[in-house]
Amino acid sequence: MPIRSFTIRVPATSANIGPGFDVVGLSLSLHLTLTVTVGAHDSISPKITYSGEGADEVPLDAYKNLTTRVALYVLRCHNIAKFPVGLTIHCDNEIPFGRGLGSSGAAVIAGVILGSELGQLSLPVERLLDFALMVERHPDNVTAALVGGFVGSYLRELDGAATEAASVPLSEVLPEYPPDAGEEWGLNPPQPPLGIGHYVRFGWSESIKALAIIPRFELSTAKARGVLPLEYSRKDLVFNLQRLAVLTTALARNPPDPELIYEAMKDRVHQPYRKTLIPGLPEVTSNITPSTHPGLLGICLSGAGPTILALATGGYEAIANDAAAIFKTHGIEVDWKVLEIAGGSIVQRNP
Ligand SMILES: Nc1ncnc2c1ncn2[C@@H]1O[C@H](COP(=O)(O)OP(=O)(O)OP(=O)(O)O)[C@@H](O)[C@H]1O
Ligand SMILES: N[C@@H](CCO)C(=O)O
Repeated sequence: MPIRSFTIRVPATSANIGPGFDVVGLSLSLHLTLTVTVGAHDSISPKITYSGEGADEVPLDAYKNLTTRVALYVLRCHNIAKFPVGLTIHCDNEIPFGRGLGSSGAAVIAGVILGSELGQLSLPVERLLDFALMVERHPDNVTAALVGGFVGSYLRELDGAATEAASVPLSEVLPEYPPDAGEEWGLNPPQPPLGIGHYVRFGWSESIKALAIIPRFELSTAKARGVLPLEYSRKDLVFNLQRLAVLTTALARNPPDPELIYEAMKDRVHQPYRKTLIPGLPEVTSNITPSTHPGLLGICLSGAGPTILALATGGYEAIANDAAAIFKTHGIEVDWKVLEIAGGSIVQRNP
């Protein structure tokens, strides 16, 4: 079999951007890069190596690693029961785990693209998104990681049969056990319904950069979703809807208006509940304002946290240092990075 090789590059993402809980996402210039070779050895066991963020904790067993499990799910849905012979994958990761920068969304998108490439399936973007949404069930991170930019998305209301197909437990989509020696998983995994997710890309003012202030502790998305209520008051929902409607256009305007954006990035749906898990969050978002910090446009929790996302046109160091000082009073150390808005996921097939 001839050797073939390709590279998959997927960006980090920040979800919510204040009021857009589970709705909006922004792709950022930190990447998960997979360098893949097929046919380089004659073993049926994929060889995975890993460098960068998460290298000390990520499983290197292809039946346990999130990216390769997702790829196998895509393959099994296309009547391909196993990885190709002689598969090697090197993952180089710049996206810190469990910080609200979309590491799991990037791993899932890398997995669906990997499955499509390994099976030579040529899946269109819409179908890649369907597969990703069977695994990560809120569309904000995965959509922005796949298509890039500042993106809004919704999940289509499905009919009864499709709802059932899309609601199967994650453990059936991605079995958590390796097949026994000499066995393979069956070829009857739950197929994603067609057209689960839909999205639109908003405009973005090129003058705006994203400052990520990253506390040195992990907070799993599952835990940060566990503190949210099941129901909200009409007042709080209207508060968020009003701001989100303004925000999606305000971030495309030149020059961006700090007063408008700062207010439009406030939230009453997730941040007030997550402050118990992120000491210092309310002080950071209320003490650092466009009038105290020229250049700042708005400030919020990035995804499920604990990272703080500040959108700004300058003054990055002062914003970061003052946020760091607030976190320090709570005993939390942070790192910070100024990031660009990134393009979407790309595959480069090597000659
Ligand atoms: N490159 C990767 N390869 C394999 N598994 C990964 C990779 N990146 C993340 N993961 C898995 O995802 C987990 C983190 O997911 P989680 O949803 O809790 O946080 P996050 O995606 O970083 O944050 P958020 O969803 O708020 O942006 C890691 O602990 C790890 O199990
Ligand atoms: N919208 C999601 C993003 C986390 O990945 C949340 O805030 O829980």
